[in-house]
Amino acid sequence: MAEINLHNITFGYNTEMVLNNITFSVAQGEFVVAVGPNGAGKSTLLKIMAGLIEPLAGHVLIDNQTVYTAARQGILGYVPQHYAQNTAAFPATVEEIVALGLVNYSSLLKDKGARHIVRHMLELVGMDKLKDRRIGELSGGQQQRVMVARALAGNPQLLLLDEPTSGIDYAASAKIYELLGQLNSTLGITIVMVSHDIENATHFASKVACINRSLCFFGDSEQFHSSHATMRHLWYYSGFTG
Ligand SMILES: Nc1ncnc2c1ncn2[C@@H]1O[C@H](COP(=O)(O)OP(=O)(O)OP(=O)(O)O)[C@@H](O)[C@H]1O
Repeated sequence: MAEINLHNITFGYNTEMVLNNITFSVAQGEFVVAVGPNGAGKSTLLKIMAGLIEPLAGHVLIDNQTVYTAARQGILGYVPQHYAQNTAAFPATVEEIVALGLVNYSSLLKDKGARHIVRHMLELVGMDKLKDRRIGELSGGQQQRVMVARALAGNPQLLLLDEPTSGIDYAASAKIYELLGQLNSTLGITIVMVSHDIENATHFASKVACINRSLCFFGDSEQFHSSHATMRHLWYYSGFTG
């Protein structure tokens, strides 16, 4: 389990300011969903949390260490947006893709211990029966499960997911949220997930962060859902900060 603290995160690409003074904390074992409109800066913020982009100002601490130290220690698991779809033609099997999550060498599958971890991760996400399939032969939902398994293979304490259900139908999305909910409750993995699925994903989360270039709302999921629908609409579509 890991906690993550964001302090006054500010970031821009060239002259465009994308994130302004974002501060919030995710406690150990929490499941946070970050929502907001297109171009709000959610993916950018997740990349900063994963240490892939450095903020212009502010900092991220994971268990009171810099994100870079935490990443080196393997505390972090990151599932990028559309990763699986981009690799649809990639000639690798499901099992090999998950092995990449170990240390980036699929040759590790020759190692019995590594193979056991990979199998276990595939079982956890319900993909063990399809382990020899080419990744491009799977459905979108199945590919996302494989990507979650790949991130889990590194034994992370904090899992960062960028729209893991994008392009996936309602039923398959619900299954992925259920899976993440189980990983969160049974393994205690702290989860931060970016999602457009404001109605469903937020029901699986303990907290909701609403981002539209700045932090518009951060609080309990129940509090978010009990807010008046119009207020939620305003938070989501116009970056209302009142
Ligand atoms: N590598 C980049 N270079 C320049 N601008 C970028 C880059 N990545 C993102 N942007 C811009 O930064 C802004 C925020 O993008 P970001 O992807 O973080 O938003 P988002 O909330 O995740 O959007 P979506 O929900 O559409 O995926 C957008 O205006 C986008 O065009």
